[in-house]
Amino acid sequence: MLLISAFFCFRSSSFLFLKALLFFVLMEFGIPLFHIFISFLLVLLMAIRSVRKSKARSLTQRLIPGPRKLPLIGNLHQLAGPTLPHRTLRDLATKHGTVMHLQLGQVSTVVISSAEMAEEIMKTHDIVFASRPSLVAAKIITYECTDIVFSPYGKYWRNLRKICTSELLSASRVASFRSIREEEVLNLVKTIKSNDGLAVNLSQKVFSMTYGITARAAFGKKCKYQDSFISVVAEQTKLVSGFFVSEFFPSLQFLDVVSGIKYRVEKTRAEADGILESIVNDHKESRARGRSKDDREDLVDLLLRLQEDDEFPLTDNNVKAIILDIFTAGSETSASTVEWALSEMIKNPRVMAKAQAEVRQVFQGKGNVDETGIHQLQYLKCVIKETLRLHPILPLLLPRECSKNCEVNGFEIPSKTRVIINAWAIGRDPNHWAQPENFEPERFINSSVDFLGTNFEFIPFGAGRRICPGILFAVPNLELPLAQLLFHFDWKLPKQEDIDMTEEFGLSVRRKNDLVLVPTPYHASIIVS
Ligand code: HEM
Repeated sequence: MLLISAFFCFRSSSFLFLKALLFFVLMEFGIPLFHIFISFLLVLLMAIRSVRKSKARSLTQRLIPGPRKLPLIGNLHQLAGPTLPHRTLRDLATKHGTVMHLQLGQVSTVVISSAEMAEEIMKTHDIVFASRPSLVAAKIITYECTDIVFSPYGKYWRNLRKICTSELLSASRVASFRSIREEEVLNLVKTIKSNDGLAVNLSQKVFSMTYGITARAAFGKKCKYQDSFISVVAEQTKLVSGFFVSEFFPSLQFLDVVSGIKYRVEKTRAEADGILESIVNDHKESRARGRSKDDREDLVDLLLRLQEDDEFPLTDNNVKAIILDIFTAGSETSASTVEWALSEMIKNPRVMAKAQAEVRQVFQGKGNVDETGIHQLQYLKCVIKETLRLHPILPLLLPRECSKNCEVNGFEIPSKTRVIINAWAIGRDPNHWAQPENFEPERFINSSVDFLGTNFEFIPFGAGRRICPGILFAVPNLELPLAQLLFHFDWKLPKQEDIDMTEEFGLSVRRKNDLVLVPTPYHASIIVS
């Protein structure tokens, strides 16, 4: 009897199991027949519930097509190969459909791979899919998901987005950071010039520049520990994209401890925490000293003021989580996009020559690029769009979670299902793009297709309520460095070889190997090192 109870209770709540167990014990100790009858009924009821539930589950899975599942691991083995997930998922979707069900261990997942279905999720049913699943590593790193990226949909998340937008990411705030951008990009140009035409590791230099811009705009000054912070964040990114058993088998969390991965994430969290703490403390001290009226209140000051005024409940850890978000989301994404744009132009010299001719023609008289004339660089804007189409930095966007059962285009998606949108596959869909694998910025000339979240065939920044709030901040961080690098230098590879375009999967997809190029200064450049 105990075994039967246990068997049927396995999938239902442990509370009911205890009840069944209790009846069993009563029975064993000579309790009246009435109780035996009740116990039997209880077990029967639970058995029916369990069978119904699993029937409902398999009905959904049958409705949404997907590859065959293996016992226990489901489709995990299909993602385990050397091919990067966005590519594997596109190949699977080609066979199984643009709405595809995968069972990743214990996690029921739906993968969306067409513009039409993405619109269903991020526009028609956006509110149902506006939350994020709680991921183990993200929870540790982002102080229990109290940042913007991973916080669940709701009032706290809405307030954070509002604060960051008004203080940092709005058009007027972004315009006010113009001198910071121009200075940091000019420093980049000067460092490259001082290298006397030797090969330059552009990946490192561009990363350092975007970190500099973000730190100065958001936190008032560059972070003292910028280099160690960059390496901690890089390590965190690697770990988050690594294999956490409990991400797919929530009931086996202890294996993260046994494998040591939890310890490694906690260690990097502690390292990052030390740096974030010092940023917060520096701001607290300067607030306590009193600021001069010329001092600009930056994002951290604003968050601390809100904390003091009790306007909006924020702990120090919440403030740290937001700083971390802005630092990583704000810098890594822009730097990677600049890297990919340069790589594509090296691979396609025709495009490089055309973009270079444009920028040199517009800024010829000035001998340097500033932001006043940058709106005239129409071809460069197309180069950036084409780069984001072929290399969306978050090819699978960020995962969403279905908050209640929802019918999408005839498919029933149950509550708690994880939803992944393959923006990379959508950007290469031959139904929307001619010769989708080719790098052809011209496709965007005279086209109204933009990345602002209304053209679902082109969603490198996502769409809907969870769309990237940093688009306005990001665009000048792409345009100005690219324009300056194209204006002041001609570029080539150190050796006569094909450019390596291998991708590395992390939180974002960047080049696997650093981009190293040889610069030749342009004669009309007026910048001296
Ligand atoms: C080329 C640059 C960038 C790209 C390609 C990019 C892309 C994205 C994408 C795809 C998402 C997920 C959207 C979704 O789930 O639908 C996202 C979210 C986010 N991005 Fe960006 N991003 C960039 C730059 C920035 C910058 C500069 C900032 C801030 C300074 C930023 C802050 C954020 C934040 C806070 C979120 C989370 C939004 C939320 O969950 O509500 N991003 N970004």
